[in-house]
Amino acid sequence: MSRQEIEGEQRYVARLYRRLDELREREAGRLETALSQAGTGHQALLERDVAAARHRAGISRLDSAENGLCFGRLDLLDGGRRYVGRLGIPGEDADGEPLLIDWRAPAARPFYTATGISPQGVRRRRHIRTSGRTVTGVQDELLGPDGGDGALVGEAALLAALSADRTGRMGDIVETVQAEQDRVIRSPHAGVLVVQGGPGTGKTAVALHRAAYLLYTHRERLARSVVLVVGPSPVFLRYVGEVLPSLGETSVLLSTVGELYPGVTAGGEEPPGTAEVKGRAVMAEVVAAAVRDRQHVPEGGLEAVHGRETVRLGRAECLRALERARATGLPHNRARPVFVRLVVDALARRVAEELTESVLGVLGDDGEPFAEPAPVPGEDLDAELLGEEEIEGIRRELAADAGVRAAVDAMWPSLTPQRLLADLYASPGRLASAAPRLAPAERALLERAPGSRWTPADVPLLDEAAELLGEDDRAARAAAEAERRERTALAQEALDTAHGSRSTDLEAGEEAEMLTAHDLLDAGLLAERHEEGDHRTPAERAAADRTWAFGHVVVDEAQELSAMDWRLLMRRCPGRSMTLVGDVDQAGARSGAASWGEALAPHVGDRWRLERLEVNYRTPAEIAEVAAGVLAALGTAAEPPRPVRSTGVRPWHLRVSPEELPCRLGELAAKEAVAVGEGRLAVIVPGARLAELGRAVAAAVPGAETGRDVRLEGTVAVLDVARAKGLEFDSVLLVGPEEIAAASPRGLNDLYVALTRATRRLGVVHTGELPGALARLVPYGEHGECGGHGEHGEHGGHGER
Ligand SMILES: Nc1ncnc2c1ncn2[C@@H]1O[C@H](COP(=O)(O)OP(=O)(O)OP(=O)(O)O)[C@@H](O)[C@H]1O
Repeated sequence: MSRQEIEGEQRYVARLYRRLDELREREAGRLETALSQAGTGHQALLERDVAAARHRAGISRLDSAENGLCFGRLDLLDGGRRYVGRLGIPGEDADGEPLLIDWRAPAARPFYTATGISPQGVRRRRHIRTSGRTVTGVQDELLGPDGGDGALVGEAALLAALSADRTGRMGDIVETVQAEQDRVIRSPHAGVLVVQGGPGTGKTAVALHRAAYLLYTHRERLARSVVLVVGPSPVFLRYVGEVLPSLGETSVLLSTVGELYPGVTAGGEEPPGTAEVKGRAVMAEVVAAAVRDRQHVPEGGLEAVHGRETVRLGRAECLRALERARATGLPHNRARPVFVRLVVDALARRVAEELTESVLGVLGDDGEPFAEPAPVPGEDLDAELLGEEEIEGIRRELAADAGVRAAVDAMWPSLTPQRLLADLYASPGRLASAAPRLAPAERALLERAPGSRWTPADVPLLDEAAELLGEDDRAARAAAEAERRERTALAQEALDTAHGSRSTDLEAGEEAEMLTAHDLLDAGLLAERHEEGDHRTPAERAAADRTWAFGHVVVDEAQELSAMDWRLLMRRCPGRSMTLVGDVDQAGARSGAASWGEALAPHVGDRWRLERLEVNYRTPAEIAEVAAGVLAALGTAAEPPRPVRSTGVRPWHLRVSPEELPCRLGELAAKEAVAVGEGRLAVIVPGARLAELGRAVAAAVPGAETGRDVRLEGTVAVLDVARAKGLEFDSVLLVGPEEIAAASPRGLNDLYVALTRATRRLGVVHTGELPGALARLVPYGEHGECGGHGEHGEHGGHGER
């Protein structure tokens, strides 16, 4: 590329940065002015908050675009030209063309999808490389009749991105999104979209970019209702955690399913078999039965000491009250007052009746009332002696009586989800009653001492219980609703004032992208945030609220979810606007999905749409070939995804004796750590040997991370397959493939996951026979260290397979 071309782009890019600085300064000035506004009272504070929130969001969006602000240019057949970048920048002239188009805007789409066959009005696509604010290179693709019809868009830029050292944190891919990925990213917001793709097909990257796209396109709705992104583990969430902020998006909550029950930290561990039973759909019935079992009338009915008397209510009457309370259809804790009221009423009438009988002396010689039909609670049997007022007095007395309360509690206790589950797990008798459809051995897996730590598989059960138990919060809710209405009215006034007086000079042109208060906030949100002392962001509020309805839910590694996890997530997304990405062939959890149809049928029937990703961006051809052997052994019909490059380095295997394994592994890890240079190495080991082999590696490679809470901050991490899920590393040393494959019914799937984490190098260390599925590995020493670290060059070419 000529020097002149680069200088030309440098001038344009410099102009963009000048404009960016101006916009930033202007926003900062406006923020300062807004914050210095004197004024007291609710209205003034609201106005100030609206303005400050708008300017802060504007500044943070501008800041996030600092690196790689502009990365592309489209030269159009009609002579027009568009620059594409991380956000839209309006021109200096309010009515003129935008200087930069947001990658998510419709006008930027041909940058990702135009081809020689379908040029979409584009003559040339240019990738602009920058370092800081300096242009370091440009690459052109000519479209139209004379070229540019490769299957990959911007192939050189893509391969450079794929071959770069990994950093331990996933980066965004806005510069090199491929056409098949763009289709998924821009798929309509409504409904359930499933994205199936093999390892390394960019599912995670696509899911996160789709979240950013939806936030851009439906800003008003989603900034308030928040997008939930669910991942398989905390280490995975850390790995992907910078992608959305780097795209300027913060109205997002990243969480594992195990973190979705506010107030519960599910840090406990349990055998996979226990987690599997807890994840089964039948557990919804078990929890429901456990709740019903707590609504219980003893054989003798109710008997309580009231003052110096013993009061009694027959079992039949208690049961009638119980059935009537159940018939309300209210959750347990909210139906409880109905039950209490019915029982106390019946009891009061019984007491009144006995009082009347004793006063009138209508008792027979044997001390029993005459054999008349038994009084029916609720009917007017309160003898003439006692009026309604006196009976109400008795009712109040009984209701306040500790003995009566204890007796009623025993029949219909007020329960928290935690108490319900802890009591259930602690009692084989309760388990037998609530879970007759589980085999005794399966029920035994659920038994647990009270006070044990909650595990991730408990969370959907707690959530299920919370739904069935409910809270008796009627009074609090009515008061909160009245208050909310008042706040919303005030906030709407404030927003209208702010919107009416906003500056329009940043909004020139179709692509103008500066946020206004109305983009960011609506009256409801502002009113909520204005509650006394509550200045949390929508994402923070969502994290603290079990009943939050998210505007869109993205689930990564969705094949891992159990039937009970799905129930929880569907509750969090009543609008069923969801993106579910995963690969059924990578399902390792025993309770994971065997097929998408099976997982989704109970919730959306067949109302979901499927997209497939078929290109493998992560693993080079040499490693992909080995993984394909394992996929074939899995016996699935799935085709392995097609790799886009090769490295010339063959994956190897080395057999060592069990005794020498720790020591040899340390040596090999130290050697690989050198080979990856600035990149990252994962040592993936069988779960049962994580601690032992983690120590061995840490002894040989100082700073190697291991244990339960790996942060991926150093060069080397020792992980089991569950923790490696979704991650990637320049090099992977896989230990004990035979043990991993044999460890669970989904062991081969785990092996497939482990093999596909590497972007460049793979070595397998084993102590037993090498599984047949790995026959394509070459013996250690014959793997061709050509180039060692940095051997990125040659690529297989997308079309060659
Ligand atoms: N268009 C692209 N441009 C640049 N890099 C890409 C592109 N698509 C994917 N990648 C990179 O390929 C790697 C694999 O992507 P990702 O982790 O999203 O795959 P995945 O399908 O989620 O894999 P797995 O199922 O194995 O977890 C990542 O480093 C990602 O950044």
